[in-house]
Amino acid sequence: MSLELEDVDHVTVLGAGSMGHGITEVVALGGYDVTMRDIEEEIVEDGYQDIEWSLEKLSEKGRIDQDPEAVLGRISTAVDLESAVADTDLVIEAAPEKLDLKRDIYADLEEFAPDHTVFASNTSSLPITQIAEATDRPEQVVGTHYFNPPVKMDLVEVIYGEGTSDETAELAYEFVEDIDKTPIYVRKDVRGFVVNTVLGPFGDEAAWMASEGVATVEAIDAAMVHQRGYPMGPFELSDMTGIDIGYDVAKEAGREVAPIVEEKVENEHLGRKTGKGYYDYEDGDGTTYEPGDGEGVDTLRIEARIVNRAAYLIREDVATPDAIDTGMRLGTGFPEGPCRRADKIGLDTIVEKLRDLHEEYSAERYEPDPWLVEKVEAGETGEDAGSGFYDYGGEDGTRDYTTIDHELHDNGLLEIELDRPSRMNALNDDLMEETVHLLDSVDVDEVRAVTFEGNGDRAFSAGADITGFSGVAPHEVEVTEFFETVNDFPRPTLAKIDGFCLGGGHELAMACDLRVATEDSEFGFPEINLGLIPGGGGTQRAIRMLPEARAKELVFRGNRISAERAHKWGLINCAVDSEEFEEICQEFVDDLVNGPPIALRKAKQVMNRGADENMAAGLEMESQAFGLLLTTDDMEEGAMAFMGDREPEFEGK
Ligand SMILES: C/C=C/C(=O)SCCNC(=O)CCNC(=O)[C@H](O)C(C)(C)COP(=O)(O)OP(=O)(O)OC[C@H]1O[C@@H](n2cnc3c(N)ncnc32)[C@H](O)[C@@H]1OP(=O)(O)O
Repeated sequence: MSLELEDVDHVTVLGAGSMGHGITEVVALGGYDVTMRDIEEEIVEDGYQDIEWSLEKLSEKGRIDQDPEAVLGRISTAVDLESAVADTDLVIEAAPEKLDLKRDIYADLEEFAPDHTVFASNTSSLPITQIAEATDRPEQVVGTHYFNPPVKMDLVEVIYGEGTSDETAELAYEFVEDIDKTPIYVRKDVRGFVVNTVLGPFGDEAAWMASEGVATVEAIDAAMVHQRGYPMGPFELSDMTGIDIGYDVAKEAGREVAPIVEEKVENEHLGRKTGKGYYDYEDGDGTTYEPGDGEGVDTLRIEARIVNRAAYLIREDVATPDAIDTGMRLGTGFPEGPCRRADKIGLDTIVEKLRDLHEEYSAERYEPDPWLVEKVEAGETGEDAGSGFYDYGGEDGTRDYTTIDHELHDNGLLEIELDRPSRMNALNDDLMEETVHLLDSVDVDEVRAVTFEGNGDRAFSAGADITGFSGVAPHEVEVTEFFETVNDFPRPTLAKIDGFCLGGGHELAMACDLRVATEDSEFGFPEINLGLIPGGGGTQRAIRMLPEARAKELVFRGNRISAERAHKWGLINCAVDSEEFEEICQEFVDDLVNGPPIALRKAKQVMNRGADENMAAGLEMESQAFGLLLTTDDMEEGAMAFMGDREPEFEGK
């Protein structure tokens, strides 16, 4: 019988170094009893102290609502391996990245751990299959690649070895979700798994471009950061991770290394750790690129190769487009997933670029992946064609969304979740466009109410995505449609706010009809600090919703106010304890989905429109709506139910 998540009571983490103690901390934060074991008492003590320090910091910053002492109470430490795993259900091994060492550990584990115990290896580069071979239970061995630092990074790659059973991989996946991290499946044990496979060309192609002299290091970094929105340039990133690391990986994989990389490694200019790399950190100030330096750089060269790797993973059934995009956004901070980006660029453009490069350099790395070629030949070239890596509303009207999650329940509740937790659910063009598409395409008759919430407990939304601001021309900014589509949706809407509700996020909440927030949520319009004003209806809704001085205080000062204050001011319906949040929201939802749909629609319409009219015009609207409602079956039902002393059942007729 395979292990189920509910049977996992005790976890053992092997290793107390930076990964080991970080994983121990997130497992304990997830509510599990966990033993952290390393080979020496001193290492274990250091790891434990690091956890203590980290929990204290998280608590001070309000990032956790658990008592650090309670979390520490779930952690025990050990040096003796046998007793550390004698009664454990899940072992997460985070030993140094040496295959022989790991295999020795697994041979011991095989002897000491109970038969039902699942072994999860935290590795970023070693083959899970070979690690598993050291045990007699390869079906119970899985890879779980946590990113550094585990407390901050949301992503975990869940990797199948050749022998891993579906049950084991599913258990690992559910466990990762249960400790509040985001898992993605890596269904085959390929070198680099998903994230490093796709990230490889980011640095590699940049290095070829610099080596060939088609662009400078500074120009490439500037272009990738300031034009394409990556959090760091490829050279800046290599300097941070160590130029030798990328070099070793490429050599091990038998890949040709760009001359500029060879030269840096030969001269031992390996990046920050040696004081010099592509930039000078010893005598200079580190990176030296300016926003305008990237003019004219062929960024498509780099992105085409990234997309080519994503296509390879899909063709080989290693990962889905969604898993790849999630992995790259959460694991490396890519501004959007490469599959989604490729669909916007056009797969035909990508293939053409690769073919041109292949013709020019005859190098294997430019050969377009057969999956991409097939897609292009089938006319599935991306968003404009209706299908590419994702589906954009083919003939059956369905469409994949990448920045929102939604579910339409049988009771008519449409739940929409803003799904960009690593960016505090900031509103980017995709998120706004997808929300508008969903609200425009959903069958309104099937919907009785809509809720909006943010993924995670840090933010409802921290506003418009600031990373997309630079270089945007005024005529390209079109946010009104998003907020007005929400405002005008003909069903009641509720914003469920847990965390930061700022800028455009605040404007989204204000465009909803009702707002319920947790007590530790914070509200504000920080736009003024960016030299802006709210641009999604914030100034206008605030001045209508609040007394003038309060509205102007929010907009002019850009300061944040607590949920309690927001409630006092009348910005939100209530501020509730986190423990009661879901229950109270449910009470609101129950009233909305069970209420009379036509009356609720009319009430929303006359109140929204009437607010901008004079009293006489408002009263006229109200009286017309009232007259119409008197003719509905719902009104008959309401009256009958009242007289029969029962709950009405409204059908929207
Ligand atoms: C028409 C509408 C216009 C607008 O809405 S303009 C935007 C108005 N909003 C803001 O100015 C808020 C910006 N964000 C913040 O001030 C802070 O964040 C918070 C106070 C919300 C939280 O601060 P902390 O707890 O220190 O977290 P963190 O490290 O700053 O954020 C975590 C990650 O989220 C990214 N992020 C946060 N807000 C945005 C945003 N609005 N656009 C794009 N990214 C955002 C960060 O950069 C970072 O990312 P990484 O972990 O990669 O460093």
